[in-house]
Amino acid sequence: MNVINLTQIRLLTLGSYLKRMGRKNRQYNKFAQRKRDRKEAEKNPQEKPAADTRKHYEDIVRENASFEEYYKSQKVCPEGEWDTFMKTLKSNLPTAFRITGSKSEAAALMKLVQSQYFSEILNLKLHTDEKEDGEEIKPTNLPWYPGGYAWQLHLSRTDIRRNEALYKLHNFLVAETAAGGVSRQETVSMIPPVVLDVKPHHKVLDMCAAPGSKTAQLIEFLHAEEDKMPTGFVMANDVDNSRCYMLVHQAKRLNSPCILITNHDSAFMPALEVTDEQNPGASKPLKFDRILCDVPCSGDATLRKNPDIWLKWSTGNGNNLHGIQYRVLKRGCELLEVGGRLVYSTCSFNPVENEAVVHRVLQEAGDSVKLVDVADMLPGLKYKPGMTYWRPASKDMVFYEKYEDVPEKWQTVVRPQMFPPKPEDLGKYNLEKCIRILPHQQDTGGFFVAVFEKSAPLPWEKEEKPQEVQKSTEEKKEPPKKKRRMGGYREDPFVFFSGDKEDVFPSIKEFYDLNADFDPTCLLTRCHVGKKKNIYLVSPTVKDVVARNEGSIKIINTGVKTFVRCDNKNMVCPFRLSQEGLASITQFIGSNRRLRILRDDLILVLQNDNPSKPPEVRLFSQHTQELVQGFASGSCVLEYREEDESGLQLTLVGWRGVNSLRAYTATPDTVHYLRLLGADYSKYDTNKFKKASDVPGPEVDAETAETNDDVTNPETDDVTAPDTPEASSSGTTDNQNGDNDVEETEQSTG
Ligand SMILES: C[S@@+](CC[C@H](N)C(=O)[O-])C[C@H]1O[C@@H](n2cnc3c(N)ncnc32)[C@H](O)[C@@H]1O
Repeated sequence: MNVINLTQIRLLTLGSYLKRMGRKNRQYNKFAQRKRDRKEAEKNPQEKPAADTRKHYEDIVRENASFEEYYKSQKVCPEGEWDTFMKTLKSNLPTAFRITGSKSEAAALMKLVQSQYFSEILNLKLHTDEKEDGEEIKPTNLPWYPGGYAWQLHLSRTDIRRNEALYKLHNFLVAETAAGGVSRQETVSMIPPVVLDVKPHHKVLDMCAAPGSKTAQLIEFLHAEEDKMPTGFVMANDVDNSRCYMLVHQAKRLNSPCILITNHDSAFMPALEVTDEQNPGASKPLKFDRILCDVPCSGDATLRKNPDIWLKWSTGNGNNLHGIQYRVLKRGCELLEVGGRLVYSTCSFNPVENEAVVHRVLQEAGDSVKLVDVADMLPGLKYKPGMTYWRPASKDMVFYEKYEDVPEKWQTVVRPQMFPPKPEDLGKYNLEKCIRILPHQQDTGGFFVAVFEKSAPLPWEKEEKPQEVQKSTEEKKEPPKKKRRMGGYREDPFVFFSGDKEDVFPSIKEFYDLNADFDPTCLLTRCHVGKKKNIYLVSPTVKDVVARNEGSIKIINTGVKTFVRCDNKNMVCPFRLSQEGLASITQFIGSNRRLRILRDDLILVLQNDNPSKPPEVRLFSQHTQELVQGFASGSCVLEYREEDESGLQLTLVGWRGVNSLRAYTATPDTVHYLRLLGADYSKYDTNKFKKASDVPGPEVDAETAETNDDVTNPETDDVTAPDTPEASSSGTTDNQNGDNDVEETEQSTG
């Protein structure tokens, strides 16, 4: 239920209010929507289907004779396991999720999951279409996932959504997904980032990244050393402009200043440059240490989640995709640094999309790239080795041993490069080092993974001529040339601060007591002229990539929102902190703007859900009352450290009012923090199976909590120059650039 009261309407921008109303009143064309959903699902079969399509999925007959004939003939599964393989493929997919976030928060959440939500499931007897009464639904910890943070539940998404007994678990998954504490992701889809072995100093390229579940993992691994800004970065790319905004959304949840989202056909990913550390005045070609090539595919290994594939499966699908899969992988190998690692993956069983693509690239690359065995990185995972023999087939289901047998009319579809290596060459390629996961092996979807390492430049890679790519320092100082239009929407520019002298920086530096280590040239805005609204932060490495390549790559988004304009007359600096960027800037903020408060005080600010009545200072502990005495009003950092062995550390954006103190967090974050603190959050944890009239407290449930994005005034107790959305939101120029840069995502709940 999305209830908007009058105060809230006053505080919403007119634009966002109209957008809200428009959304509700817009004519809903069911058929057009279904078509759009189908198109989207085809682009990435790993994603969950849209609600409308799901209903229709239940009626699908899960059979396809050609599918069975093709894969039986290819021997993708041992004969003795075939019936179990097919039976599993026809059943719904179990839910899996990972616990994410900072180490101390993840550990606390993990404890809660095990002690509360899983213990509930253990004593449960579920009646579902597929499970017989009393069947075990015990959660499984995925033994190969680093830190033990990933779980598989023997329950489908529908089981969890439809069973009242599981409403708390469902609310937990929905709310924590919104808060970034949990990532719901299919088990097998978690594998490629794990075997890519990303470290904080790596330059990482995700070539086909949207919607970004694997990108999220890559970013998490990049930030493994929590207190340090990674020196590496993740460039997440997708050819589909609209899907790039899914990446923006994903990146926003992770609050990383080390991510860059680009929009290119990765088969033609442009060559980029970075500063040469050996010679800082010059540039050198950018090569990546880690590359993920999670290519578009037929998706037939996702049949459990996308049953409509049963209706349209044909050998043609795989044959048609082989070419683009090969081109993307080949370009990936070119962009890979010598000594670097690349992971190629698909959610298809088809050897034409898998081993044939791998074999084609290995053949061309000679000894410069090789497959590696990563069994030691996946303890406990059951899988089959890569195939060394297969027979490509034409759409009419005729199988061919060799290209010479292919009739002329099929020769443009069944290509010579799709055939397996000759038996005498098998030792050159080691295709058995590829990983094939079949659904019945551990009740998952199917998947294919191949891990490459590059030991030398590819035979066709030219020797780099440094003088061709070097730029003189003089050239670097020239104003940026007008940006070339790269197709799709035109993105707003990335305008970096010139340094200490940037007009708004001195007041920010002074108010937040920023220390000398902070580099203001890593701050940027998205407009050349006009009042700066939102200020973003990127890491020095990302700044270098953007500054050196802005004219040659289409950057959709970068930077984490760190300061937001907030013209409040009680605050001398016109910018408040943003929760999104807090983790990146907090180490530079001085003690003048930090308040280390006690657990009960933090709970008090978080439990306050009336923006016009923030908790008054007199209600806090003596400790906190003393701290805030003489503490200038305005934006600040609220810190909490658990004294026990858990070491839980929470850092939130707060607001010191003239007579009050509050947190300045979005609703899902508020619920997340209350949950971690073991405090009461029951008003956000309603049972949707109960009639609204039976439920006490505010009309908020976890489903709506994630979209409850109203803006409130941080300083209503002072009733002065309010921080109206007009004053603090992104306005016009900052808002068309894909950062969905709406102020509404942060809400004062304290
Ligand atoms: C299998 S999905 C990727 C899933 C993603 N890695 C994840 O884990 O969420 C394939 C993606 O490749 C994109 N794509 C297709 N052809 C591409 C190309 N030539 N260059 C870059 N991206 C491409 C599609 O738009 C789609 O988003």
